[in-house]
This record gives sequence, structure tokens and C-alpha cells, in this order.
Amino acid sequence: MKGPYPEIQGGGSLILAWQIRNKKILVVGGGEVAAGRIVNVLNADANVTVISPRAGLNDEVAHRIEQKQVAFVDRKFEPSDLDGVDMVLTAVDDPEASSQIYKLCHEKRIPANIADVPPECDFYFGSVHRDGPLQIMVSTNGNGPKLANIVRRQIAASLPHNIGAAVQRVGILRRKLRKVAPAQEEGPKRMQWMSKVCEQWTLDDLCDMTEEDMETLLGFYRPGTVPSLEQVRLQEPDGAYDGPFLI
Ligand SMILES: C[C@@]1(CC(=O)O)c2cc3[nH]c(cc4nc(cc5[nH]c(cc(n2)[C@H]1CCC(=O)O)[C@@](C)(CC(=O)O)[C@@H]5CCC(=O)O)C(CC(=O)O)=C4CCC(=O)O)c(CCC(=O)O)c3CC(=O)O
Ligand SMILES: NC(=O)C1=CN([C@@H]2O[C@H](COP(=O)(O)OP(=O)(O)OC[C@H]3O[C@@H](n4cnc5c(N)ncnc54)[C@H](O)[C@@H]3O)[C@@H](O)[C@H]2O)C=CC1
Repeated sequence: MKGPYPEIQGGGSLILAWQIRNKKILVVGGGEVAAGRIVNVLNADANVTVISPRAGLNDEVAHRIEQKQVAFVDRKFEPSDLDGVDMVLTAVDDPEASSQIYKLCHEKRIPANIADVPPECDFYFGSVHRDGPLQIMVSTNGNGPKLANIVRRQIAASLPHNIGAAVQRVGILRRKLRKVAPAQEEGPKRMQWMSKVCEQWTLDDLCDMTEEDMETLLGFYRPGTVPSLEQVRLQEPDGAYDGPFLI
């Protein structure tokens, strides 16, 4: 197929879902902004160390330390803190310290977010809605962080209540499908069938889908058809089915 191709609109950010599970993340500072950063990276299963004099900790950060959700170093930042670190987030009320940390990270090619200094950020945070495995991030690319918050809440309010649960059930079904049809060459067929299930079933159907329903549904993968949830349940002898019977 020839064009039309998407028009390029420069000036944006590359929005990614960065995988930081078990990566070493250094948070410099222990105030309110640091507390927000810590929530973001812990939600992505990172291995987090906080550097700040204890006297500067806010209640939330002190709680994370007490609960051993993060490691803690009770002093100001020192350059050796960067050894072996994968990402740095600073949130300190000392612009000189911020600048020094940024320069060191830049030299060592460690990606960094320097709160309060957008030009010294390799990446910005955004306003994130989370519902189970579903995440939606809004960025205004530095123009209006509070507006990002307002847009994010508006989007969240317009979502179906069960969207996160539906995404979670689909994830289980997809992993089972990969076991039933693991071959590389099956990629196009697998993707087409999975797309059809997502299009033809309602979110409620996807949420209600039991493990037994999944096994039955996967029986339709070979012929490449997608039955309704009702049809799936009619095939199950011990019937999770409790709706009207249709032939
Ligand atoms: C560039 C960026 C770099 C980064 O921090 O990564 C940045 C920079 C700055 N923010 C400042 C101020 C505020 N930041 C917030 C809130 C958030 N800020 C976030 C991200 C970002 N902030 C990145 C751009 C993201 C984007 O543009 O979309 C959010 C989305 C995510 C998060 O921080 O986790 C989070 C909302 C999370 C949520 O609600 O879910 C509020 C509102 C509040 O606190 O309620 C205010 C006050 C009101 C206002 O200014 O809008 C100032 C000081 C300006 C000054 O001095 O006047 C600077 C520095 C500057 O602009 O120079
Ligand atoms: N998203 C953003 O970019 C935003 C940035 N800010 C800015 O971010 C900075 C931090 O804000 P808050 O958390 O509210 O400040 P805060 O005053 O509550 O916390 C500052 C923290 O930095 C620590 N600290 C200071 N010097 C340090 C050093 N050399 N090494 C290690 N820790 C050190 C202190 O102990 C304290 O825990 C401020 O400059 C603020 O203006 C504020 C709002 C939003």
C-alpha cells in the first residue's frame, strides 16, 4: 500500500514504556518531589536508593525507608554514589548540587531527570493513570504540568470501569495462546485471531472469561474462528455457563 504516510510533527518526546525492573535507580533528595519519583519507579519494580540527609526527609519518604521499600544513605550526594547506577532522579532544593549531578551523569552517560531544570533532563515525567496492567501517560512536553494532570484525570474519568481487568485477562489469554501456537511462522495468524477476540468480545466478556473459558476458546484457534462467550460456555460440560441457552 502506498501513502498517505503520517506527517512528521517535530518537537515532541519519544514516549516509551521503559522497563526498569531490578535496575538500580538513584533518587537524590527526600522531599515531596522525591516522594513522587519514588512511587513512579517502585511501581515499575526498580531497585531504589535514596540519598539525603535524614533531617530533610518528608513523612512519605521516611515511611518508604522504614518499610525497606528503598535503601537509604543518610548524607548529601557524593560522586561515587553514581557507581553502577542505571538512572538518576534528583529532587533537591540546591541548584548547584543539581547542576553538578547532571554534569557527572552526562559524562557517565547515565540517563537523568533533574527536577526543576528541564534543559538538564534526558526525560520528563508525565501524569500517569494506572489500572492494573494498563498505564496511560500524558505529557505536555514541559508546557503545563498542571494541565497534564487535568487532562489525565479527564481521560481516566472517561474510561470503562473494567478496562484494567479486561487488559489483565487478555494478557493471560495471550500467554496461553503463545503456548498453544509457539511457532514463529504462526505470528500473523496468532495476531489476527487475538485482534478478533479483542474486537468481538465486550470488555465485560473479557473480564468474565475464566481459565476454563480460555482453554475452550483456544480450541477455536486452529480453525481460526472466534465464538462468542456464550458459545464457548455451551461447549463446557461442567458449565460455568449461567445465561440463557441459545442454539
Ligand atoms: C518538565 C517537567 C520535568 C519533570 O519534572 O520531569 C516538569 C517541570 C516543572 N514542573 C514544575 C511545576 C509543577 N509540576 C507539577 C506537577 C507535575 N509535574 C510533572 C512533570 C514535569 N514537570 C515535567 C513536564 C511534564 C509535562 O509538561 O507534561 C508531572 C506531570 C509528573 C511528575 O512530576 O511526576 C506532575 C503531575 C503529576 C500528576 O498529577 O499526576 C505541578 C502541579 C502540582 O504540583 O500539583 C506544578 C506547579 C503548577 C505548574 O507549573 O503547572 C516546575 C516549576 C515551574 C515554576 O517554577 O514556575 C517545573 C520546572 C519548569 O517548568 O521549569
Ligand atoms: N516536577 C518538577 O520538576 C518540580 C520541581 N520542583 C522543584 O524540585 C526541587 C525539590 O522540591 P521538593 O521535594 O518540594 O523540596 P524539599 O525542600 O521538600 O526537598 C529537598 C530535599 O533535597 C535534599 N537535599 C538537599 N541537598 C541535597 C544534596 N546535596 N544531596 C542529597 N539531598 C539533598 C533535602 O534533604 C530534602 O530532602 C525544588 O527545587 C522544587 O522547586 C517542585 C515542583 C515540581
